[in-house]
Amino acid sequence: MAGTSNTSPSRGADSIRKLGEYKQSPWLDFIQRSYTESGKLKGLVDLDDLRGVTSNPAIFEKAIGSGTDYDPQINELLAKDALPPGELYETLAITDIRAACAVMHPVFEKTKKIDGYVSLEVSPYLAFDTKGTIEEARRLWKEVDRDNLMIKIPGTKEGTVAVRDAIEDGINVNVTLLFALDAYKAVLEAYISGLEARAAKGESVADIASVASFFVSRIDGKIDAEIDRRVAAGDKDAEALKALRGKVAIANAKLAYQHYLEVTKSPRWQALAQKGAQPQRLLWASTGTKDKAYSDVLYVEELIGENTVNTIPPATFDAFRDHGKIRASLIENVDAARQVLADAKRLGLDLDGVTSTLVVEGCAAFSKSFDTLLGAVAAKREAVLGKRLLHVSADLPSELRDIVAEAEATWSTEGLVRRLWKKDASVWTNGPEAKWLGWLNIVQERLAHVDELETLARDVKARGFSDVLLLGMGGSSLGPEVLEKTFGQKAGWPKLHVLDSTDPQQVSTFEKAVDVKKTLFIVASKSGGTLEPNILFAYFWDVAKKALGKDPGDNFIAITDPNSHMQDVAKEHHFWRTFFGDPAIGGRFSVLSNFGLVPAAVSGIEVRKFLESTRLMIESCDASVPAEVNPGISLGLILGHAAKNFGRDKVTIQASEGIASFGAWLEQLVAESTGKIGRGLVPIDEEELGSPEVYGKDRVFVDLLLGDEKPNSRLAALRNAGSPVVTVRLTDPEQIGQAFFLFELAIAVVGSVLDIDPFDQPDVEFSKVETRKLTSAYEETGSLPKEAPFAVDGDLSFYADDKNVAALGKGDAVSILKKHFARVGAGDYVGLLAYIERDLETRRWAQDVRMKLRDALKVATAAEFGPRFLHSTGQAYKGGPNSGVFLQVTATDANDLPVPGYRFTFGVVKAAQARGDFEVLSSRERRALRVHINGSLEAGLKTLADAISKAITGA
Ligand SMILES: O=C(CO)[C@@H](O)[C@H](O)[C@H](O)[C@H](O)COP(=O)(O)O
Ligand SMILES: O=C[C@H](O)COP(=O)(O)O
Repeated sequence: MAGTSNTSPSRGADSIRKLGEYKQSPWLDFIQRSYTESGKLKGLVDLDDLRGVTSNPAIFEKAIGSGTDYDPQINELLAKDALPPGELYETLAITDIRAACAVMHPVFEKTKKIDGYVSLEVSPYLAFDTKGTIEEARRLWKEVDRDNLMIKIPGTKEGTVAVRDAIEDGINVNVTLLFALDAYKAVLEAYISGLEARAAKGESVADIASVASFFVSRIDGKIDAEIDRRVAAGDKDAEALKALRGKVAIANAKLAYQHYLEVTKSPRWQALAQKGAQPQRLLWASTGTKDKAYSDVLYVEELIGENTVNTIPPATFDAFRDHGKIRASLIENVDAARQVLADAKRLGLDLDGVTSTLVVEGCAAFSKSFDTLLGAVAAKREAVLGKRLLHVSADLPSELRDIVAEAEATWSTEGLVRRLWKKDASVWTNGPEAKWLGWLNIVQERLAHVDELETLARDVKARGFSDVLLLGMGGSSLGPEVLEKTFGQKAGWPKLHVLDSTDPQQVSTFEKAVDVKKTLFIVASKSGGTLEPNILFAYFWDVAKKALGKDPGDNFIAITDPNSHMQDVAKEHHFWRTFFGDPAIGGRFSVLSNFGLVPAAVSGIEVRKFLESTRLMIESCDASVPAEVNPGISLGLILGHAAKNFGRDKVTIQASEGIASFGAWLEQLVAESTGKIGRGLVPIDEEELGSPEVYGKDRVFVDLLLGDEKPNSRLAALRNAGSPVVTVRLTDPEQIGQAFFLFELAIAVVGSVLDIDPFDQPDVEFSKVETRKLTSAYEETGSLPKEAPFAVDGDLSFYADDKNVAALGKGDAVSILKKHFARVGAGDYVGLLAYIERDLETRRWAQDVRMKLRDALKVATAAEFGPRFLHSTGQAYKGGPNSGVFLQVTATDANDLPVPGYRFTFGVVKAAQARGDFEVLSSRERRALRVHINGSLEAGLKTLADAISKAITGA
């Protein structure tokens, strides 16, 4: 620290000590841990008769944000509990304030509670929020719990209302950021009426202290600058203007003091004084000289008056001790001060404008300091937590980096991170978004009830199940699937299987994979009304009943939202347990709720540990963390602006083998959240990396790495070629929970950037409706409505709507496919949508075909299986940008399966889903072609792959 070298004070003619003789109290506008701990603060009390201490966000920014003073406490706190940055800061600040309160307490006692105070400011973010300010004032007052504490509240209109309430509560208040006489008058009025309210309730007014911090030097800073500007411009009043340099702020302060004197003489005040009330003293703040042309003790020497305080910054403190002169300056030349203000007005110097600007700027500057401070605390926290946190880094082209930096700054100045966490829908479209933000708090909520999940885990283990078969779609299945694939089967625990298909062959494969008698079935559906989990339930209920020879309710669990149809089903069928989701969380954001946690618990994942680890990331992203250092917000701004400003809307996901299944979950989150009203990001999962030549300029790469794994070397070339690359490195698979939250937040932010509601899925719903129409028709008539191919080539039949048929012609397979893919242009993507069993073979087939398409057409490709993708990427394909060219593949099922209780079969449902999907794609004017394989699937897939190859390469 630069000043207050009190070890060998050099005393001038009039030392700071003598201010007391003029009944002015010198306070120190500074706080720092080492300064208090080393005894220097106490030294000022002893040598200079220091009477108080003030802090503000800028002071704490300097104290905590730089240097290592606070590192030991940060380490100690984080070793106990991984506090979020906001709480961490507050704990550090409170420790400092309490320590300073202890040093100042003898002064407090000696002066009979007139002096000896230490001020702590409420969050600067609350400067225009009365309710928030009063709540925080009460909270900090209680938390710090020291009678010589003063809570600092800004003297904005909103703050002034809170001042009154705080005083009524008996809280000592320092009102800060006062520049204008009128604002000061309102604050004094608030103080008096707060005391009167106490008196009216019969409460004591004696032990309450308050100061009104009137800022000085900043006023001269602004007025002088205007004077200089006008003088330089050759103003006709140049000489008169120059005479006002360095005078206006002091004149303004003198008149504020006159108002104070008047009010304290008033009968209204006297009535309170009789009851022992202390006057609210004026405190001169911002008293360091900024203009080197002036005396370095100007704003101390000229403002000495009875019953006032001057909070002096360290350098000025030392200067005044050295050469300050004392006289009762404050009441001198009051008429001259009036004249200064009158002259200023006459000469067109807009003091009112300046003071109102200074309030706004002052609040903004404190918020900025607070941002920097919290950013520094967040960085220290991250360094201490090290590998306990996943790590995000981004390698961005400079144009994108600049736009992201600009967006981060806007998020900070507009308080968007806090608004998001406050569930303020104006972050998005001012639509229903606020109702869908339960995922922000679900981990803390689940942690509070984690014993329910631990009990379930114990019970499942005790019952000795061999398998758990989860039946669900999209948000209800993809999260559990990531857990299953990432953690594998834990020794001594049942194996988790996740079935999200209506393909009859796939249903049979799953049936065969489990030991039905020893299987726990989980029917997972948020809405409870989704077709697939309902018919899968009907099927497996029947299978289990047959195997067990009795109603198998004891082997079934439901996960659903309260009051859903599935809850009724579970009740009627006497399910073993029912777990509820949170209706304020949509499916794709539900993995950290019971939809992910119940499957996790029953398959032996230690849910408490998993949630604790996830909480670390949530706290890294919480409301207290400015956008610049908030990993979830930054990631969202990168992805959102890459798409919005640079057309890089294909989020290409690379993932380590150990966490490869994360991509399918992420696809749903990205596509369903953002792909709507013709905007959005298109996720591209599992596409192998190629060299830069096979890519357009529409990609962003997201590389998910595990442990110390090196990034794929091809990414370096892509980065050099100008593609943005974001790397998310997980120390171990357990951090997958952190990755879930990180991306949930990021994608919510993308919604804000793209100005969409990220929480609805209108086109998924539309497809569901279209499918329902078809299955209902089947229930009534026993068949699906007739349809005719527009072309047939061997075992391949082609279907499309008129518009697409017109573009494709009616030739053979190769010619149709050729025309279809010839429609693919730069920035487009190809979607292969296969309604067949999803197994190793078919996945290999699809992968092979998509890679050929990617390399030949040099566009992004997606290889998806129906009906699974309908609850995921299907939203973006229909509702997102019209840049997809789709090839839907259907096949005649070799073996079908009945759905108990229904006329239709699984095969019929799947066919209806494919047709519903296709109809919606067509109605959205997408370039879509359907090919149906008659006969052997294996042979048909081969014929199709060959035809595609020929169509795109001519070979
Ligand atoms: O408001 C109080 C004390 O109540 C002070 O801590 C106040 O914030 C500081 O004096 C000012 O922020 C310093 O302003 P400046 O010297 O940077 O213009
Ligand atoms: O992503 C959600 C799927 O559409 C499934 O919905 P659900 O959980 O309401 O059955």
